[in-house]
Amino acid sequence: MTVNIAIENVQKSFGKKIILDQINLTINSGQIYGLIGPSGAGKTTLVKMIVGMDSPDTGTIHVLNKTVPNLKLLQEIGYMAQSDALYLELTGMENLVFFAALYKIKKKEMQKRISYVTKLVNLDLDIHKKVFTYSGGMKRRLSLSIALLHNPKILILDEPTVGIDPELRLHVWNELLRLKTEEEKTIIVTTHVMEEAEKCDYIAMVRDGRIITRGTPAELKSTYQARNFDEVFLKAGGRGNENSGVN
Ligand SMILES: Nc1ncnc2c1ncn2[C@@H]1O[C@H](COP(=O)(O)OP(=O)(O)OP(=O)(O)O)[C@@H](O)[C@H]1O
Repeated sequence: MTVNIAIENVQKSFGKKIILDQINLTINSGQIYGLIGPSGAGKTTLVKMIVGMDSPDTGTIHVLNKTVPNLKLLQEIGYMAQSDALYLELTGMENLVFFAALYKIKKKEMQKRISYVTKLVNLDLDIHKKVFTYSGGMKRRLSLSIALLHNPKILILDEPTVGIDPELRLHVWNELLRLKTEEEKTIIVTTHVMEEAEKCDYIAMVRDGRIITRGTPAELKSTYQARNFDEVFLKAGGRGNENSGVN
């Protein structure tokens, strides 16, 4: 296992408000890392910095031993943003072909990848429809398929299962687990669905721009004598407990 993402002393403010406060994280290859926390905690801000779409005020981020931002990393990272960045007037297929060209995927490989990702997210029957006719969940699924299209080493998924029905959510999670185990992908998932935390190898719980605790799901439950992650979060977030993670 190698370190794929190293975040050191990252600090970020918007105006006078501190959004991220002294964040330190190490994420290894072949790991699903969950960033869990309530709305406004700073999860999206942090993942945008890992992708290189925003920069910290202080601190550094390294991905695959390269300092972010670095154009070469674009090929290595698949990013699914919270708001879908799709061309609504194009069909799902046309969107995929557009992004495949952007990633310089060769034609033969492109057909294979498109077939794999559309089946994975169960969009194969609707792929020739224009995206403006898609439901919210279908757009999320198309965004997820685009993030996976170029077979990146690192997947960064910001709330990937919002608006996706339970059956497909399970299917997507099973595939993420397969990608990590069989292909040693490094996967970061943000969520405020506490039950999804269980599927992660490692979790950092974020509140008000700070990591209030971190550890494996089992470590966290046992440290806080909690039955579920809502309880872990509440106990870890109690006054005086900040940054007292199990690791
Ligand atoms: N460009 C910006 N300018 C000013 N404030 C911002 C900007 N982007 C984010 N914020 C603020 O930073 C805080 C953290 O936002 P962020 O989107 O990172 O949270 P989050 O944990 O991802 O929340 P959610 O789960 O709702 O997506 C919020 O208070 C938000 O209003």
